Amino acid sequence: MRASLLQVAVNEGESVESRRRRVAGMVREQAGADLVVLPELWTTGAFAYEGFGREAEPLDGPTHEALAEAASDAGVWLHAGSVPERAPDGTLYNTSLVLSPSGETAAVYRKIHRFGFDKGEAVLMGAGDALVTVRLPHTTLGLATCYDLRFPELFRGLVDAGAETFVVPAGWPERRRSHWTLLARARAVENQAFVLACGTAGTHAGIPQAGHSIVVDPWGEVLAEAGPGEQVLTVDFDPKTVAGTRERFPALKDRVLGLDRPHR
Ligand SMILES: O=C(O)CCC(=O)C(=O)O
Repeated sequence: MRASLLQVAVNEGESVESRRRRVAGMVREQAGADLVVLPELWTTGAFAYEGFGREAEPLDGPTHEALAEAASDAGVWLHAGSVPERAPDGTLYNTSLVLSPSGETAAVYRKIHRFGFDKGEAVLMGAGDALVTVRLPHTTLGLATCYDLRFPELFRGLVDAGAETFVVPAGWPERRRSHWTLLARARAVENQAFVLACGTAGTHAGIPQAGHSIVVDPWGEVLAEAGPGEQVLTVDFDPKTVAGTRERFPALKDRVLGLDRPHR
């Protein structure tokens, strides 16, 4: 299976509309890949909070329209990263879409763990409450977004729902890059799954982005890692490795369930 992670540069000098056109063009260039992955909040920038309300769109908004066409032109599955979504009741969400090679919406994931503590996304957006997996011809994807990477119980839930390959779009800041790499490898090793983690490059709202998108195999080995700038990171991997690893080293079968609940 071939995946291309598009580590898009998100800088303030470029308008949302022009970035949308540019990214749709980058997706079209990935014909031949099985799966293309975009980062988190790449239209606005994950830290450009004032843009969330201004640029929020419904699920069938301009980003969906541009990317559904691009996915179908390229004939690829597309994890379209996330955009600020405005739900019919007015609530904003940090929402990811997965589009099929014919441009149909195959899955919608609203980020569960909002980042910012008492500001930014944590106060401006609502929280998703549903785990989402998507069956592709080669593997089952489990969806998570950026800060979700710090919450291993979410990934365990995705494994229980059948996930073999986690896709994690992000807008991770450079100052915590060591956490990004460590957590991506940890989620892969503990769940014996592939991790495709796609970040942004550039600087927005004064926050330099880490880049360094990364693909990790179920043994925790890094198959590919990007540099800091805009880059297409293409990797070939065999999703059957997941079943093989889980069979040869069956640690997941030794889980003791319920330890995350308070003692009685
Ligand atoms: O957890 C982190 O350090 C970064 C998270 C983040 O930037 C986000 O979720 O948007």
